[in-house]
Amino acid sequence: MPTPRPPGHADAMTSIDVEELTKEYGGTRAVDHLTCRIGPGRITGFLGPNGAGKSTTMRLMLGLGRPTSGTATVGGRPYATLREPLRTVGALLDAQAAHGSRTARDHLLHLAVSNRLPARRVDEVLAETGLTAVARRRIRTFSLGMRQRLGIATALLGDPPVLMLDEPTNGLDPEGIVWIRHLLRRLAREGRTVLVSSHLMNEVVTFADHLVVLGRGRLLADVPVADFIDHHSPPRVRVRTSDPVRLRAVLLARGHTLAEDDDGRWVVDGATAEQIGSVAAREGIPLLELTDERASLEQAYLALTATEAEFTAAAPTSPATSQET
Ligand SMILES: Nc1ncnc2c1ncn2[C@@H]1O[C@H](COP(=O)(O)OP(=O)(O)OP(=O)(O)O)[C@@H](O)[C@H]1O
Repeated sequence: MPTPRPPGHADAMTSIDVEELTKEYGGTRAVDHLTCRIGPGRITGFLGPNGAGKSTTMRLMLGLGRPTSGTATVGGRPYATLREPLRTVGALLDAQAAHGSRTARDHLLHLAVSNRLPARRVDEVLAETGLTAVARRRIRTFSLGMRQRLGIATALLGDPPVLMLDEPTNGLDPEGIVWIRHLLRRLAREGRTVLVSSHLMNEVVTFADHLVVLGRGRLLADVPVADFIDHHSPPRVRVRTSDPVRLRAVLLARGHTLAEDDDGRWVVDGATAEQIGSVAAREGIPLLELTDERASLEQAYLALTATEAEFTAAAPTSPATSQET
């Protein structure tokens, strides 16, 4: 089992720092003056629509490719200058990258030996990722989910304080998704820096503590998950009563706005079930149903990235230039 990091592990030792990072491919600016710090002891969800620049940013953090300008450092140093990179940063970028003709165990053993890591780590990470039983099977026979677990095992091999995982839930079944949530939480609790990319806000908020959202290479949000939820998903209550006329009058008098939905329930924005329940009790209005409900975070996220996505989707296609015939 990896050793827990001592408390007070200096932030700068394990944080990922991105400063004015820009990467252009020909005419495309994949990352655009991005500045953020990914801190230790928490899971940072890295979100953005397709093509927002998440993978490019992670690749630059890992020294794969040179920035057009700006810097990305891990523990204050560019990845390329780390003396024992696998002991510092564990990454899952492309789960398909492993050599198909090797067994999972040989693949890990090869990496361990070439990085001067103890061979016992191989069996530890195989156990940790649930791959012990298939360790001697060739990787080409692995399902997508098994490859994903192997990619995670590879990332964990050097017991690194920093982890970067690009879409780690890709291909995992529901049990695998629950497993990875627990794993990520534990890694963060141990004081590690955990950066996880995803497209899905609703998924990310189930495990992340912090969010960094990109749109067309630019930073759109860098906030704690709790703040994002409070900001973008205000409280809302759904209520059913046998006396809607009085409930409406009482709530309007208190400054609430309410609207009736299709099935006869009333929706009160900006209120909690506790508030509405107390008012109804005081006024003697019978309630048949009372439910706290948050607006969809996915919708808030879509609204945040909408301009960026629209821009990407709005490629002009005039009939005169259309290739479709
Ligand atoms: N090697 C490359 N050559 C040219 N353009 C590239 C290259 N890699 C990425 N891009 C472009 O850079 C932009 C950002 O891509 P990137 O893969 O970083 O986004 P992403 O947020 O990871 O997207 P996805 O969620 O789809 O994986 C896109 O417009 C992409 O086409």
